[in-house]
Amino acid sequence: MDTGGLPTLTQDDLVVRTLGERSFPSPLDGGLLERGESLHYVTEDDRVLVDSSLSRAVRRGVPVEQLPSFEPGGPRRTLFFDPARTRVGIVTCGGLCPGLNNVIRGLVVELYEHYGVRYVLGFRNGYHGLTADGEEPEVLTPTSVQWINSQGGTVLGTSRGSQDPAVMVETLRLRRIDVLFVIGGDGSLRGAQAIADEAEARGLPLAVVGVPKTIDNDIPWIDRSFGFQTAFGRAAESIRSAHTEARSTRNGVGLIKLMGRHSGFIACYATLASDDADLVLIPEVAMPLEGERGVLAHIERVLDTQGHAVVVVAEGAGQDLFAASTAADASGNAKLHDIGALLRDRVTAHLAASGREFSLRYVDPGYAIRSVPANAHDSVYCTRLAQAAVHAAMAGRTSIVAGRWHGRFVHLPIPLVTASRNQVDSKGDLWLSVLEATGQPVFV
Ligand SMILES: Nc1ncnc2c1ncn2[C@@H]1O[C@H](COP(=O)(O)OP(=O)(O)O)[C@@H](O)[C@H]1O
Ligand SMILES: O=P(O)(O)OC[C@H]1O[C@](O)(COP(=O)(O)O)[C@@H](O)[C@@H]1O
Ligand SMILES: [Mg+2]
Repeated sequence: MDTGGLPTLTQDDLVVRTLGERSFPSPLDGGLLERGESLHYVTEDDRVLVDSSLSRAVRRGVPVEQLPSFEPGGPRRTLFFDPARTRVGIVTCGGLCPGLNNVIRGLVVELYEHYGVRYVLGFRNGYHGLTADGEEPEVLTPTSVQWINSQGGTVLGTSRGSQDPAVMVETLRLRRIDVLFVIGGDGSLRGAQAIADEAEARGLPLAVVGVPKTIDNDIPWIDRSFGFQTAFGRAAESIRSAHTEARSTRNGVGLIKLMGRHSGFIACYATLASDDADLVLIPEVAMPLEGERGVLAHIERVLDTQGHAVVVVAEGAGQDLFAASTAADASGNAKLHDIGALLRDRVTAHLAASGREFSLRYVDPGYAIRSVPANAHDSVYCTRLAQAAVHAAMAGRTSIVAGRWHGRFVHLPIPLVTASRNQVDSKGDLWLSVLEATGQPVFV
């Protein structure tokens, strides 16, 4: 079927794996199980449509009941696991992101206080903690996690680097873990899928449920990832400071490098939040340095008209300006060339050659941004994602992540969210807003 450029999705892509029949009554209070239909909620046997516009739905060309749709999140009346006997593990993997501790706390509190689960282990240092060499896991209780949401980072530690799914499943089997929560990004979720597949192959009824973590906001099929709002808020402060520095000196140039390996969302949102930048460079849009419509000429023009300039660059931008490389980190993620340093050097050389007096300040606040505690909005979101993840796991859902789509909590199959990447659309309204806010040339 020609869907006119829409991602082709069938209901098969959206089927949620379940461990089997549910036979245990949920101990949740009746009030919590009384779910009604409202603007933000749907009943358990309803579905959440993938498409958010009429024209997209029409382009699918299928009867409405066959439109692609997600299973809704939320508590179920009957459970696959008997809470009193359920043993749970939690692991955080990959790069830091604001809100990791809020999710850990949310999982533990929901499991203990609402389901009556009494055994929760925190595996240490990412997937390494699931190997025979891993540090001893930590027993987590509502008391032990009571204050962790006020701290950035993850109390469990994290890591990159590959581990054998067979070894990890063996660790889980020996510890008699029934449910594993993985708080991680695309790499961690591929690992989670490998664990779920290995458990299924061995006939182990293990529920593997992810809470999608990405400071870059690059996981698809979720409205926004947790920690992202905190991150771009903090990044906006850095832009503001750089702006203050720049406009305090003659021909001051502030150059701020922000995270964003393949997706420039932090750069775009921080720019819009601060409204201070004159030029934003992201991985999704190629940027010529030279020429009338190039980066260097634009900076010169801004200095001529304004007396100072602020440039924001996402770390994944302009990689084509370097020699091709296959270098990768321990998890297999591409190691990036330092576009911030390249820009700093090229802008310095260009302005020096023009004979003008100038002062360029280069800041790279990346690690200072991703290690902060979650703001109020993200704290709420983390708690609610954690609650949705617990509801899904206790009902026997596996190989899924808990996400929010069109404002509703849903269950997303892991293969779906790892099959593609969320990126800034160079023809979309976000990038258009950035162009409007900065007045920069439209790079082709
Ligand atoms: N394709 C994969 N299959 C299994 N495990 C993976 C895969 N990619 C990454 N991992 C593991 O997931 C963990 C986190 O991955 P990483 O890419 O560093 O972070 P993130 O989850 O934030 O993307 C690492 O231990 C890594 O080895
Ligand atoms: O220096 P590290 O720890 O490898 O992390 C840097 C990378 O982490 C990121 O924040 C993304 O990390 P994840 O894939 O773990 O979410 C990138 O923007 C950045 O390139
Ligand atoms: Mg990743």
